[in-house]
Amino acid sequence: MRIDVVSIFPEYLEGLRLSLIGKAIDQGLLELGVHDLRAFTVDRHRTVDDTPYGGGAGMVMKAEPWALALERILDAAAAPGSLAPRDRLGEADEAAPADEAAAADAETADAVTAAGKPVLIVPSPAGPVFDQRTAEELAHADHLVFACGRYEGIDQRVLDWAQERFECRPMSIGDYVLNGGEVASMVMIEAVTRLIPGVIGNPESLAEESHEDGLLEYPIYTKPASWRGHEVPEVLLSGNHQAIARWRRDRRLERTAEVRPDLLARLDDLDRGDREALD
Ligand SMILES: N#Cc1c(-c2ccc3ccn(Cc4ccc(CN5CCCC5)cc4)c3c2)n[nH]c1N
Repeated sequence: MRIDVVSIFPEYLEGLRLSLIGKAIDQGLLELGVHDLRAFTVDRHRTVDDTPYGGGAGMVMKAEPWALALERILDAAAAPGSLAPRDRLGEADEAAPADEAAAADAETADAVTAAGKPVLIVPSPAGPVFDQRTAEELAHADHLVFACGRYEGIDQRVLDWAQERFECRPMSIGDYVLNGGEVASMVMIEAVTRLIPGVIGNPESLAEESHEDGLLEYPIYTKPASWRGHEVPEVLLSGNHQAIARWRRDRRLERTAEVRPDLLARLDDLDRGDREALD
């Protein structure tokens, strides 16, 4: 999978370089390009925003820099690749505009497959809420492009223009308001990329996670068995795998019923044992 992120704060995305995602990049499981939107501005002041038509508070991100940035990413995606994929985190804000655009061209060209339109994800408080199902769907994409807005958002005509060139997906990460799309993009990138085979060391650990099958996860414990008067549940020390599996399933049902009854309502495959655990 290839991921490109466009932002006026490319350094925000540095965190993606750490831990498992950084390792996946080093292993070639993932290519990541981060691009400074200001490198695609067309004036000496590198202007990315202006006042909203119709009045109102705040500023709106201008369309042209976004179109130029997205066109570069698209053109590079369509061109035959030659250079090895490189993670360019942290370089975006150092390159001069011409170098940055050309670098985006060359860097993005190298790995993006021709198959399928890139998916353009536009974080927005007005988007449908991103969830594990969305993460699983996006994990199958060849190329994800994240457009990180700031101010009051991006001129709507960018999304209208992008419709023919991308599969456009406005997306919210929850019912609260952030200051921009960078944190939301990192949340979605982490949730998606951890599902790519090989990124998480032990794929079994994906099996019983919260939301994987509609239930929250069970409580977890590690040594010591007795800690400050708090004991590990006996069943987990029993070695009885069937009893442990039942206990864990029961705890997942109880926790989901208590914390997220809305999720439980969606489940239609509860068996008799499940219903007994909930009574
Ligand atoms: N994902 C996600 C998000 C975001 C998010 C994502 C991207 C951007 C780009 C800019 N902002 C800030 C902002 C601030 C106020 C408003 C409302 N205004 C009223 C009149 C016109 C807009 C719109 C955006 C963003 C916020 N917030 N919460 C989520 N779950």
